[in-house]
Amino acid sequence: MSTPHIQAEIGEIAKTILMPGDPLRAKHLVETYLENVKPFNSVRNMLGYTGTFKGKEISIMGSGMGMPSIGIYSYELYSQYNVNNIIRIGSAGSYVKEVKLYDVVLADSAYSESTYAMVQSGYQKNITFPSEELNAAILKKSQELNLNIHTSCIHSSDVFYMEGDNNYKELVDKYNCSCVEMESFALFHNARVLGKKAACLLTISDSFITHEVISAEARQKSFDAMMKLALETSIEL
Ligand SMILES: O=P(O)(O)O[C@H]1O[C@H](CO)[C@@H](O)[C@H]1O
Ligand SMILES: O=c1cc[nH]c(=O)[nH]1
Repeated sequence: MSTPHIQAEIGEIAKTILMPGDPLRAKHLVETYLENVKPFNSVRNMLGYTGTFKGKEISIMGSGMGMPSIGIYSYELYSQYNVNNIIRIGSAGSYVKEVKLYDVVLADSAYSESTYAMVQSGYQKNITFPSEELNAAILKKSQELNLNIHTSCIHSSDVFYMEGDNNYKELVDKYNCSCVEMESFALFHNARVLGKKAACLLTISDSFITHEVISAEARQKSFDAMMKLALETSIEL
């Protein structure tokens, strides 16, 4: 069996899958952390692999950038491949001074101007939520690992390059958004409509406050803390 976007057979994808936006980050993470690796997707180069971490089967696959892309992959993974848990592991731009480069943020909600959820199933609100169970497991594991993470609402934006530098301030004031990325609103929505679980961990790659930016290479390779947290949580799900 296959879908228009994923060539895997049923059973080749684990119940828990970690999804960075970038398929090359998926490849790098698999090579760095997993054993017994088997590729399951290369359609459109959206690389996906299943392997083991400390003996437990985990999959890692790119989601692409933006809500239409993660909307397709997460829907197919949940509905066609019996995936139960998707943890997005992404990069984000910080909107507040307390959230600094390389800090890790756990989303407790995702605000968006996107019409994704309304078009998908008539959902009228502009905030979607991750699984409370997954978030509790991630927070517990962060404490065990002695890793300080921020927990907050995040902004899921459809637009990376925006005219006007200060639009983000309203989102900080109104919704307490600490940072911006481009996928979680849709991921959380799909999980809810399909009765599955989703969470989102982000590493800060740039700051709207200080205008610091990490390189594309660092973005691909240097998200160790977030990755360890995601993997150590995944083996307990
Ligand atoms: O690093 P990833 O996971 O791709 O996440 C962020 O980076 C991309 C934009 O550069 C968007 O996908 C955004 O959500
Ligand atoms: O979506 C994103 C991701 C990282 N940095 C941003 O400014 N936006």
